[in-house]
Amino acid sequence: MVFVLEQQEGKELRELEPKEHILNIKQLDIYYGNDHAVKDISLDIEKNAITALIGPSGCGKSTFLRAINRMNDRIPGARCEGSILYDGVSLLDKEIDISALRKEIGMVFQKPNPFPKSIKDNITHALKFHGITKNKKRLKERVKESLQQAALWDEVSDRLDASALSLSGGQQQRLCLARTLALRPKVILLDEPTSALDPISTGKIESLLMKLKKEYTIVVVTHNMQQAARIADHIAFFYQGELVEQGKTEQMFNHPTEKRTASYISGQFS
Ligand SMILES: Nc1ncnc2c1ncn2[C@@H]1O[C@H](COP(=O)(O)OP(=O)(O)OP(=O)(O)O)[C@@H](O)[C@H]1O
Repeated sequence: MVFVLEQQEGKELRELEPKEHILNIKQLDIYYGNDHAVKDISLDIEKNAITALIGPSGCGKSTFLRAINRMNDRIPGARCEGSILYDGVSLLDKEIDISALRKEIGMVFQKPNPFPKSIKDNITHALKFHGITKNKKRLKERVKESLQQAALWDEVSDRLDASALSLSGGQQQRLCLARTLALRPKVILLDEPTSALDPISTGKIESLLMKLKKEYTIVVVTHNMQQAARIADHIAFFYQGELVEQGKTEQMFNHPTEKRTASYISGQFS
């Protein structure tokens, strides 16, 4: 466990609250057939914080992210070695209940992918699927609660039965976030959640994530360095399948220890 030490004026170093890590990833290797996409990565993810995964295209960010809720299981030929502990539970165990895992560790993808159903049903579907409730009153409450959390309620409260596909891209992405939040997960994984959105919708998602981190742990893949600087508490820089460097955002942007990190962050390669 990491303890933060703070020098106070005229006082001795004192121990602050230990930072809690909800995920401990150790020596993770991921292969697609013979291709070694993620190489010996160890990374601890802090609870109630935003961790951004950055790095050039093809460096393994999405592959790494998908491993956390076992989405790579769906890819034929993909295999994972090493260990991912979530609150002490080994997520790579064969016996893990994948559906329960994905309820606790939800995911939002690059392209908004609402179901071709009504706005309301996009949320109730997940609640029914996971056997959370079929009670109409409770479903209604959860729909409102999750749409409010995703800052979408005011825009859609008068048309909950309209098709989700009638929403704008930015609204669809917030609906996808609401759908994930409705399950009350502990961790939210987001794979370039704003890359298909305009700056205003991007701003809305960013402010949302900053609010949500009080209750959730967030891991986000982004190509947008300004976004990483704005929202992330921690940054992990990937390059060619390896984790080159990780640390607090301020340190990574202002005092990276690796030359490759500095070059990437300053836009010398992408
Ligand atoms: N489904 C797949 N089948 C086979 N190889 C894959 C698959 N998905 C990714 N890869 C390979 O794994 C490596 C890492 O890809 P990944 O998508 O994780 O990188 P990334 O850093 O997220 O890239 P980008 O920023 O472009 O999304 C690449 O060489 C890619 O070709």
